[in-house]
Amino acid sequence: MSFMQALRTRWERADSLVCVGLDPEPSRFPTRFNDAPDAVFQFCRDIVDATAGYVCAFKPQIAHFAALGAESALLRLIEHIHQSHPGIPVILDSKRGDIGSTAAHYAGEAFDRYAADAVTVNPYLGRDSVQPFLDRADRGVVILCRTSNPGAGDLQDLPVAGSDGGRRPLYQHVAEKIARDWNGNGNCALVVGATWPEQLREVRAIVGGLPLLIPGVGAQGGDVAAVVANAKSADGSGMIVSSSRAVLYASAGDDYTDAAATAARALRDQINRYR
Ligand SMILES: O=C(O)c1cc(=O)[nH]c(=O)n1[C@@H]1O[C@H](COP(=O)(O)O)[C@@H](O)[C@H]1O
Repeated sequence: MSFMQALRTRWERADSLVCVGLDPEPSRFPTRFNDAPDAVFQFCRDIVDATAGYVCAFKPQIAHFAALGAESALLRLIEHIHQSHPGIPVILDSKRGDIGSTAAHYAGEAFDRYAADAVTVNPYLGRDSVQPFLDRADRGVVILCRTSNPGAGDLQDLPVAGSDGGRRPLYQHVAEKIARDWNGNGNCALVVGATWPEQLREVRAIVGGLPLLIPGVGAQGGDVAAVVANAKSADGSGMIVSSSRAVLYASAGDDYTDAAATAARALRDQINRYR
C-alpha cells in the first residue's frame, strides 16, 4: 500500500490525525533507563506501543538517533512499527536536500535502508534535488513549506513573483509549485508549523486537499483549535498533527507509557472536537 493510501486508511480507521514524533533525548528518559544499554530503542518502542492506538503516523527524527550513534536503534524501531503495528506509516524526519546524484542516496537511505514510508525534504535546491524522492511513487515526500520555528519568515516570507504576475511570500510559491507541478505521482505533502495559523489558512487555500504535516503543537505552543480551523481539508481531514516532546516526556516517572498514551489520546480528541 502506498504512503498516501496508508495515511488515508489510518485517518479513517483510527479516527486520528495525530502523529507522535520520536525524538529521543536520554537525559529526559525515566531513571529506570539510566544503565540500560539499549535505552534509546527500548524507550521509543515503549512509547510506540503505548500510543499506537491513537495515531495516524509515527515520525522518528533522524538527528536524535544519529547524534547518539543509535542508527541501529532507529532501524529496529522502524522494523518494530512495521511488524507490531502494520498499517501505521512511518515518516522519517531527515529534512534532506542536495544535488540530484546525492539526493538519490538520501532517498535510498530513507526508503531502502530505513524502510520509511515517507521522508521530510527541503525544497531549497529545486526540483531536480527532490526528483529522486518524487520518483518513488509509493512513498511520501513531505516538503518544507512554512516551518514552525521563530525565524521561519527570514527567507520563507520573502516576496517573489507569482504565476499571476503579482508578488507573494516564497512559502506560498513553494506550496503552489508543489501542489501543481511536483505532485504528478500524488505522493507530496507539505510541512507548515502549527505556530502559524494564518499561514496554514493561506497554504490550505492554495493546495486543496494535499496533506499537511503540522508540527508545533505541545512543546512549541501551537494552538490546536486554530490549527484545525485553518488547516483542515474540505472533508475535515488533510492534517498530520505532530507532537514529540509533549508526548514522549509527559512523565519522567515509571508511569511514562500511561502518560504518553494519555497525552496522545487527549490530542486526538481535542483535534476531533474541532474538525
Ligand atoms: O519536519 C518536522 O517535523 C518539523 C518541521 C518544523 O517546521 N518544525 C518542527 O518542529 N519539526 C520537527 O518536529 C519536532 C517537534 O517536536 P516538538 O516540538 O517536541 O513537538 C522536531 O523533531 C522538529 O525537528
